[in-house]
Amino acid sequence: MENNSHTIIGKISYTNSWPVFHNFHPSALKYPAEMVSEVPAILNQGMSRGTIHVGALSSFAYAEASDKLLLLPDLSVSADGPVRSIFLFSRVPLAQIGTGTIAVTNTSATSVNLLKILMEKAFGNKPEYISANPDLDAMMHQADACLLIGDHAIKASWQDQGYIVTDLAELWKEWTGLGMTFAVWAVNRKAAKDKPEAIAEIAEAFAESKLRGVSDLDPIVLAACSTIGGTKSYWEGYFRNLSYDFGERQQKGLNLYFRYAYEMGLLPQAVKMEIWSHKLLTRVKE
Ligand SMILES: C=C(O[C@@H]1C=C(C(=O)O)C=C[C@H]1O)C(=O)O
Repeated sequence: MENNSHTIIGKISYTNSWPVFHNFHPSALKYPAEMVSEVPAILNQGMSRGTIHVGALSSFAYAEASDKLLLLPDLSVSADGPVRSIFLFSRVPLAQIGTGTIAVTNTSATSVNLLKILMEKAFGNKPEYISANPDLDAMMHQADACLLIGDHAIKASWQDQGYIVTDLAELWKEWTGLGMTFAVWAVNRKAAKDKPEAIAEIAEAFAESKLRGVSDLDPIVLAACSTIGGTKSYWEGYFRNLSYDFGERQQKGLNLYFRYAYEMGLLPQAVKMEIWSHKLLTRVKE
């Protein structure tokens, strides 16, 4: 029998995921559900502990907990080239950072590890990393460079800060020729087993919400302007540049990232992505 307890759904509080969430309303679901809106690091913890049952999280955190999670089909936050909201701010070019100190935002998992991969594999640099609250001035006070993501990165890039600004997804694309997936949607395996109908309803609602969101960005653009600032054309360009799909292209880029992360000891295990489906479990080919 279906377990009828509340399903807890995780929402990324950054604007980058709004096109998937804007038309997603937990109160309209037949099965009882509640949504929590948090920065990725908090959602990652909840998904790994099982206190959040389904929703968006850092792709790196999915990999860490892949024995407990299944991916929801065709949902992600990805970029095939510049992402425009994952920036390293530095006083000298990245290649020259050497053994300096980089302050990294404590809200991220994917981008922090992407930075480590790029620094070591692309530049042969081994800087010291310190985790910090996402505050450009405070971070630059204690480090040679800092990593910000999401709306913190966008707002800092609008400031007249005078640092060199490097887009990590652009660098990844230049270096590998592939796109990068920062967030995925996943479901707790036990929740998928205990309440298959509730999870199916949520998966379907996400798919529908994404379709509506990307085909009508206007309300999302207006909400971003009034919440974060910036112009309509800025946000239109920002959202259109991102991809919310998780097809073969995105999977190829993410598989390579997972391989490097495993090789560098950032991930404890090699990752085989498994995608939830209502009836059967499908394994993604590499
Ligand atoms: C595109 C972005 O991707 C985000 C980056 C994440 C990370 O680094 O762990 C997690 C979720 C994504 O929404 C962004 O924050 O700008």
